[in-house]
Formats: sequence, structure tokens, C-alpha cells
Amino acid sequence: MNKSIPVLEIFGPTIQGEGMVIGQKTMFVRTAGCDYSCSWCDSAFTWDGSAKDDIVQMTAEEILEKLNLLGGDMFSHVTISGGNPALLKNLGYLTELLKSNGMKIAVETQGSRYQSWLADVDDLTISPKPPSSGMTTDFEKLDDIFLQLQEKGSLASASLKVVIFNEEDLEFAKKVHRRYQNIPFYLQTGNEDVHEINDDTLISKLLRRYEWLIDQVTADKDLNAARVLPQLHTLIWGNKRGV
Ligand SMILES: C[S@@+](CC[C@H](N)C(=O)[O-])C[C@H]1O[C@@H](n2cnc3c(N)ncnc32)[C@H](O)[C@@H]1O
Ligand SMILES: Nc1nc2[nH]cc(C(=O)O)c2c(=O)[nH]1
Ligand code: SF4
Ligand SMILES: [Mg+2]
Repeated sequence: MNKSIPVLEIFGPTIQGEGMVIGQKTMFVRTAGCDYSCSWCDSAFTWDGSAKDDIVQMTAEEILEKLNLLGGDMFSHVTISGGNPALLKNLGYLTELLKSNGMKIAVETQGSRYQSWLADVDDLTISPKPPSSGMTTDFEKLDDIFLQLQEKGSLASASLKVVIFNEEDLEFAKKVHRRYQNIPFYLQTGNEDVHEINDDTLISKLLRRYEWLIDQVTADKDLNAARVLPQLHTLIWGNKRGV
């Protein structure tokens, strides 16, 4: 089989620090390449060229082998993130292989591209980007993604997660929530300091930002069904990579 999946990191077991299955023990596979360039991206090395020499082209079998080498029998859940893994048409081989080996699959993507294999994912997080990112969401594309998931009977596996840095982001998030009212909706604290190396400084600021976000949500009747979360892994390990 051809070595067609560009991989930047494989790590774990760790816990999922974000979103719908926060706390779930999982392995991570991080693919290279993104069609966005968010101003605050905490994984910019996947697309800004700074780690281009670390990209390894792997087959699905090689990825499974590496997961087993690292995780042994201490995992049954694999999260595929990036970059944008939904750029990769042939990732379906990997999701099939992992599932046939008894693993559950989660995917993190921003909702700019659809791939048929997204319908086979157990925990699908779609994370449209708010104004602070500098990106513009194509809502027709996003509508189409949810439509395709619905047609395949996979809507129940999906959730929405919007990262919030300011009030304008919150307005954007409310628009998303209104448009897709039946999709579980998560708000996540934005990390403004992705290069901070002092964990105490970072964590106390993130906790203040989390409290601010909770205050906004509790005072807003349009957000009665929202779930508000921090990035748990950042509170534990700071900006460290590979955790
Ligand atoms: C690095 S992205 C990769 C997957 C996909 N490109 C996406 O953005 O959904 C994984 C998650 O991290 C979130 N994220 C990235 N930078 C962040 C930051 N500075 N603070 C909080 N969350 C961040 C993204 O919004 C996304 O939900
Ligand atoms: N522990 C942990 N949880 C995460 N949830 C989403 C992550 C990501 O970068 O996509 C991530 C990550 O990098 N680490
Ligand atoms: S879409 Fe995700 S990986 Fe791409 S730049 Fe934005 S946060 Fe980073
Ligand atoms: Mg991350």
C-alpha cells in the first residue's frame, strides 16, 4: 500500500482534553497540512512549514503498528487531529483498519471539507472558527457536511465546538448554535499564549478566561444548552507538545 498519510505526531495514551469526550483515554494521530491559518492556532507547526522535516508519510498499517508500539493494550480509542485531517481522502483506510481492530475513532476538524469516512467516526468534533481566528466560515459548506452526515445516519456522532477569545466570538458561536440546534454544542476557552513556557502564568490566566466564559454563558438565555469547557490538557501540561 502507498505511504499516503502525512503524519506529524503519534502520541499517547493520554486523555482527550477537549470537547464531547473530554477525559476519554485516547491515542492521538496528528496529520500535517491545513487549509486554514488561524491567528492563534496552537498547532501551527502542522501547516506553517516549521516542522516540515518531521512529516513522515505513512501507510495505515504503519500507523497502527506505531500506535500499538506506543500504547500496547492500554488503549481502545484513537483521536485523529491535525492540521485538518479532512483534507485527506484516503484516511478512510486508517479509520477502517482501526475500527476492525476494535478501536473507537474520534476526529477533530474545522468543518471546511467533507470526506465520506467522516460518517464512520464515533466522536466527530466540528470546530468552526470565530472572527478572532481571522478565518471565514463557509456556512453553505458546513450545511452540506451536516446534511451528508444526516443522510448516512451519522449525525448522532457529531458535536460542535467553538473556541472563544472575546465577545465577538461569542456572537459568532451563538449564530452557529442557532443554525444547528440539534447538534451538541461546546464552548472552549481560547489560549492566547500558545508560546508561554511558564505553566503557572499560563494556567492562572486560562482559569480566569474560563471563569469569564462561564459568566458569559450563565447570563445568556441563548446558551442554556451550551457546555462550557477548558482545554484540560493545557491546564495540566501547559503548552507542551505530544500530550
Ligand atoms: C489544532 S486543531 C486541529 C483540528 C482542526 N484543524 C480544527 O481546528 O478543528 C484542534 C482543536 O484545537 C483548537 N485550538 C487551536 N488553537 C487553540 C487555542 N489557541 N486555544 C484554544 N483552542 C485551540 C481548535 O479550535 C480545534 O478545536
Ligand atoms: N490531550 C490532548 N487533547 C486534545 N484535544 C484536541 C487536541 C488537538 O490538538 O487536536 C488535543 C491534544 O493535542 N492533546
Ligand atoms: S483550522 Fe485547526 S489546525 Fe488549522 S489553523 Fe485553525 S486551529 Fe490550526
Ligand atoms: Mg491541541
